[in-house]
Amino acid sequence: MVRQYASPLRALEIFAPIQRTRTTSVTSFSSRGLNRRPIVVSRLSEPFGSRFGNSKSISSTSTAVPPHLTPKPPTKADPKIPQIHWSDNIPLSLPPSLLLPNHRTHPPWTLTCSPPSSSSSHPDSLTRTFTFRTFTAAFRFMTLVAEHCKKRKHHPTWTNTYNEVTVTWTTHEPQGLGPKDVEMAQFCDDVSRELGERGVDELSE
Ligand SMILES: C[C@H](O)[C@H](O)[C@H]1CNC2=NC(N)=NC(=O)C2=N1
Repeated sequence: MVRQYASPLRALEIFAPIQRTRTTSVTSFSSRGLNRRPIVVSRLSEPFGSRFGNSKSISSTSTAVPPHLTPKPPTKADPKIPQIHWSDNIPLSLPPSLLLPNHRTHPPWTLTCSPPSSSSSHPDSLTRTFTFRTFTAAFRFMTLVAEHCKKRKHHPTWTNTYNEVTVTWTTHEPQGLGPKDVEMAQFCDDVSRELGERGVDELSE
């Protein structure tokens, strides 16, 4: 079963449980991934989790386990509460700009996550539809994003119909939502703004 949170407020409602269940993810991370390349979570602008005091850098260069990654006994997950499956079990701070954008300018990204008890293979992801004035602008958007994908070696699942482009970001290996998904979602927002994406108010006219 996969729940989609079309409403940003609904997505935010699930954040409190997500924050509380972080220790489970962290345990897995410390046993699997400390020697992986460093990922600096605080590079993401305006970390969403800063409200919860968890915007920290994770570096694999130190052999000591940072205090915030010290394994704790796993808490029993409530099977009814959806949790984000983070790629590599590394919890990230999601920038609020992705989930709570200005509705006059553009719609938010939809965060999709599966309940822990789910056997769904549907990966956690960020999805959003961009609407431009013309097909040419939509195609230009796809070209600019594609060029950045080549550089970052990270690629979207997307569809295009005339002036609309629907983009989904997820990480395949290790499966889940990862830092590049957040980075690329922000890149799409920036490029679409420069290309004059149609705002929500305009769309309802
Ligand atoms: C080897 C190469 O970096 C990987 O296969 C990349 C390619 N592009 C990708 N794109 C996306 N969206 N997720 C991935 O996990 C991914 N993996």
